[in-house]
Amino acid sequence: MGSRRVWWVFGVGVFAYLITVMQRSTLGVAAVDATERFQIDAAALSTLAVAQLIVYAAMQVPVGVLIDRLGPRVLIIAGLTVVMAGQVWLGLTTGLGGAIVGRMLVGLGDAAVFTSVLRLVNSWFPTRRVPIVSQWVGNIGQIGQILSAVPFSFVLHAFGWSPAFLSAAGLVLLALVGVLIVVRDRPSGSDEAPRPETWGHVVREVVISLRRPGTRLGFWSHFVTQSSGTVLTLLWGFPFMVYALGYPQPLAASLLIVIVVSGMIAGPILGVLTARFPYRRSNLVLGIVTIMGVAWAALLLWPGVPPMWLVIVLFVVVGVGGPGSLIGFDFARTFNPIRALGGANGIVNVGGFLASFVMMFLIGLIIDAVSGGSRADYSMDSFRIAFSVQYLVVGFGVAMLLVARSRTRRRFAEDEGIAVGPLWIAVRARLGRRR
Ligand SMILES: N[C@@H](Cc1c[nH]cn1)C(=O)NCC(=O)O
Repeated sequence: MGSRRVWWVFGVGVFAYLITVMQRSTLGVAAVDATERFQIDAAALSTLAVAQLIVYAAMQVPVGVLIDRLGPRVLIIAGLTVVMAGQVWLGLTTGLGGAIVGRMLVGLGDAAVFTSVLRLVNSWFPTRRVPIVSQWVGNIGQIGQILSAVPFSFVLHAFGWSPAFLSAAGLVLLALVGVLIVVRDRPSGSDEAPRPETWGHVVREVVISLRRPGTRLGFWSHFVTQSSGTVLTLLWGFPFMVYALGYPQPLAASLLIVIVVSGMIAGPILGVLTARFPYRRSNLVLGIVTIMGVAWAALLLWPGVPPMWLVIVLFVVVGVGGPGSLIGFDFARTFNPIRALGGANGIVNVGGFLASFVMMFLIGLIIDAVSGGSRADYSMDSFRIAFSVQYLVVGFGVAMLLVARSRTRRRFAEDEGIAVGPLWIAVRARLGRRR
């Protein structure tokens, strides 16, 4: 395998994902402008974001099937084209209906990019490096959020809605050209198994994947880890800081970057831990969720308006959830054959986004109910009640994760003869061996 070629494919694939993440997160940064441009309240604003995410999540499994059948390159090209069309549409429309169509197109195209790039990683890198390289893909990609928070936000406020969205769409075109020139599905001379030959075969593989407890464990891992950060970065973080905490818009946009930077620091560490302790991946996931729950409790229970340091601590902790969610894809990888990996990754990727749009929508409803639909009354107290809904949704996810984990462990013991016990027993045994 030509090592230079690998890195070109990696670089262009990551760039395509990064630019897609930027398009996805532009609405979060433009949320306040959107309420004014389209004359909408919090519930309508969350409808806009939720429409995008519903399409994204609904397309994950079909996209996975397409990846397994047609290969990731075609899917990345199609995805970028549709994202670009959506952003152009959103940039030109002045009505809520048009905005919804634009965001749905963004969600549709976006759905095809990440799992396709992950699939490229599986074909271009040796197996032992896949968890680490996948972390790099996921975390470098989040720089796209910084592009929306800083240059996009600047263009939006300096030049207005249409120039901002149209120039963002221009970057998608750049990525598209890069992919057309550089990306191929697999290295030449690869001994990877050929793709399934019929659609029926690929669909059967997805059904089998869905039945595997390991895939479900991946789904729930993704569900519980990534949703909190997605809710903040894609929609509610910015209005929360502007309306409830009273931060100026540029400060609020910059603070969202903390979530991204924290994920970028935690990601490589989690990648190494995932590769080094494959039997402890669920413990990593549960540890991350517990710390997130504690950080949210500290913020929500703070009397009065929480101080900025606490908001930053929360963002740092929530930022770890992004790379934490990539552990879900590692479950998909190790419990599914490579011919079915596109579909299995698609299933996993639904998890976090399903949780996110359920929470985004509920938060919008609760804020409107508490504040009577008036933006002036989006107080700390309305956000306090609304954000608490996360405990219900993520708590449900944790319960389902524990069920999936015990099934996975049982199946693993039957198939491989390896019993994975509780963490504390493993730690005690290891300490005992040291003595
Ligand atoms: N959780 C993300 C990846 C990630 C890594 N660091 C922060 N986030 C994920 O699963 N992404 C899927 C996608 O389409 O972006």
